[in-house]
Amino acid sequence: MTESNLLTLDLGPIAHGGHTVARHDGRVIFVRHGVPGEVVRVRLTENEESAKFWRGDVAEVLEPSEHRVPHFWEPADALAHRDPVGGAEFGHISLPFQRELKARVFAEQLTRLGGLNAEENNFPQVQFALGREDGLGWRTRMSYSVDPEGRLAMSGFRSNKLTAISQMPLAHPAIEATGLYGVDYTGIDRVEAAVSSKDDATVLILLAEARPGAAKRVARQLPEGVNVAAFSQSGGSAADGRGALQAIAGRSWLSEEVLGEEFRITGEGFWQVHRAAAATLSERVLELAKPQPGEQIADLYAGAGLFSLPLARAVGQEGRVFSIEGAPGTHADAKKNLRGISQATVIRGRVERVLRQVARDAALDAVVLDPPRAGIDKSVAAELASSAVQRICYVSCDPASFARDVSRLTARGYELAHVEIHDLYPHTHHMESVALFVRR
Ligand SMILES: C[S@@+](CC[C@H](N)C(=O)[O-])C[C@H]1O[C@@H](n2cnc3c(N)ncnc32)[C@H](O)[C@@H]1O
Repeated sequence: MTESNLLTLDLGPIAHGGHTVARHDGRVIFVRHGVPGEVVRVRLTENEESAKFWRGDVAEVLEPSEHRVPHFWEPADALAHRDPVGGAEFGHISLPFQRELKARVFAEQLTRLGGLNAEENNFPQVQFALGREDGLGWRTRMSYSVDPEGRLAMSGFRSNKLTAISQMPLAHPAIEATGLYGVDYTGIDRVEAAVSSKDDATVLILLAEARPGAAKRVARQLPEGVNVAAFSQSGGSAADGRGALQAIAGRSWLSEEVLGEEFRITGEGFWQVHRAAAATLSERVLELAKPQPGEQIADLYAGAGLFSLPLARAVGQEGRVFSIEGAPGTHADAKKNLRGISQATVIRGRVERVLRQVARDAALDAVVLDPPRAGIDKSVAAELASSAVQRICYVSCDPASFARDVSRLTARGYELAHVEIHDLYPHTHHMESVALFVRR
């Protein structure tokens, strides 16, 4: 890369997505790996002359922020690498200031996209999630690429370039202890690793086979006691029902325990990533949704039934909980997890299609929803508004789509009564919020 790709810039405010905003000759440049207020040399990574804005990475820090710390992991450190891998893009910022930045992004999104007034609303701070004080070792789920030499690898933001890795400090220590980085993954496309937070020890490694037989060869290299499963990729994955999951060593599922309830999670089936997330979110959902005996509640985007099960216990046999999940593999887990709970109806299907019928057949008192990053479809907001639902508890992993949905729901008769943010993704720009909307 030539010198012309390097610019000296003053870094402005933090923006959604983990960038700071800088300006050069009237053009906005989104800069990663910086801290607001710093003066830095930026290596441009996208700088088409015709583009409205450019992108870049910090290559050198001329005037550091007081909140800058040495990055804990070299492959993700932009000062050490031209193509830093993703997954730890806030690792150069002190943990308290990471949380401050997340709170600023959240408030900015709620003001700009959510239509809320910063002076009338007390936007929340970000709460520390139970875990290590250094914010490491929290990921109970990991996903890796495989490079052409058969090594575990990760790529950077908007980049296809793979970097082989030999550790990942955010991964749970039990995953790291399997020695999975020393294995030859030739013939495998993608590797997922998960550990049960029930015992902090049982590990399942999932191998997406590009070549038949490759998974068996990999399994032989892993220590005894590590569960290994393969899914053949006939154009899909085990979770979306198009791939076939096969146990190679031990089991193809993990057992989890949350607030005294048992859950079974198959291979790729959805489960919260932070070790403390399942319990934290369950507790907060129950506290905010306040399910009462005899009530009818829909749990939308329900996953394996994490919230459906305690909700069903709370409404009791006189009540009803509708657990709605779209991915066939995850829905199958929910069916197993809610088996024998007569007040739970487990439905497989897209919320956009299923909710209308459920809302017609039942008099829903409350709805819990925990959509993917894209948030809810506008048809779902409209359906909620036309039903008599009094309380909506909304769990979100994306402040931008959440803010958009705040504006949709507040325009349709709901009031945002409470919102809180949890730092369930330390050292990344991500955050998780839990909100309560009530009918005005
Ligand atoms: C963020 S996860 C939440 C799962 C669950 N609440 C939990 O905490 O374990 C979102 C879930 O929504 C499912 N999903 C995504 N889009 C969907 C849709 N349009 N309709 C139904 N389910 C969907 C995904 O498969 C995933 O299991």
